[in-house]
Amino acid sequence: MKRIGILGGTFNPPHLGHLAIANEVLHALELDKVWFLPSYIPPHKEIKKGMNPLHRLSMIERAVKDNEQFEVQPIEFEKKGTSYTIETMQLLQEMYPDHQFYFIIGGDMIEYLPKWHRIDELVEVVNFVGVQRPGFDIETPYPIQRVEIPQLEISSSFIRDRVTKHETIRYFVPDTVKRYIEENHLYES
Ligand SMILES: Nc1ncnc2c1ncn2[C@@H]1O[C@H](COP(=O)(O)OP(=O)(O)OP(=O)(O)O)[C@@H](O)[C@H]1O
Ligand SMILES: O=C(O)c1ccc[n+]([C@@H]2O[C@H](COP(=O)([O-])O)[C@@H](O)[C@H]2O)c1
Repeated sequence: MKRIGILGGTFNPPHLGHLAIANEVLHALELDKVWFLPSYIPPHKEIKKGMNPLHRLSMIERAVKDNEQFEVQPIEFEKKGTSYTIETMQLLQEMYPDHQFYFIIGGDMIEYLPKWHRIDELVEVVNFVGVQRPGFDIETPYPIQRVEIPQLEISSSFIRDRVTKHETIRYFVPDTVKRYIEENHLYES
């Protein structure tokens, strides 16, 4: 049995918070790998119109490149449409019957769990791992395993906002992602 962490996200853009929580959970639970799962159309998040989804895929690929225990899982991009976690996890379990999956979520998503599509089925098929996030509650009636991590006050919206205001994002995103944002003029307005 391989033990695989999954960090699903919009990654618009990926930031050091994503990498840090994945790495903390990888080590705390002694996982073999963490797969980063970019959503094609996030079930509940608005993405600015006109933004090509492939930018998010390219950025997460660059972000994980130098860690051999991190991989990108592009299944939601291949499937297209709205990326409901229950559908994705059922597919992954069929494709990888010898893998055990741990789906990592931050505090904001823990609070949102009651609204996830077919949540009662989802908690039966997935092990949820919850990590704290400043400003969000980690208490939930759903069965989640908690992993203690240093809290990181960093978000994709903070990064986008900084770029729009022409402020530095250095040390908040990997250099490769910073370069990609600059070269492709993302988030400038
Ligand atoms: N700083 C953080 N601490 C803990 N969890 C985080 C942090 N940043 C992101 N996450 C978690 O990572 C997953 C993917 O997050 P996502 O890609 O939506 O980034 P985000 O920073 O939440 O984006 P946005 O600011 O656009 O809402 C979610 O489960 C989210 O809770
Ligand atoms: O399936 C759902 O209903 C659902 C609702 C909210 C979030 N998710 C998933 O949770 C992960 C984190 O979401 P987000 O929007 O914070 O990037 C990502 O993989 C989403 O597809 C899934």
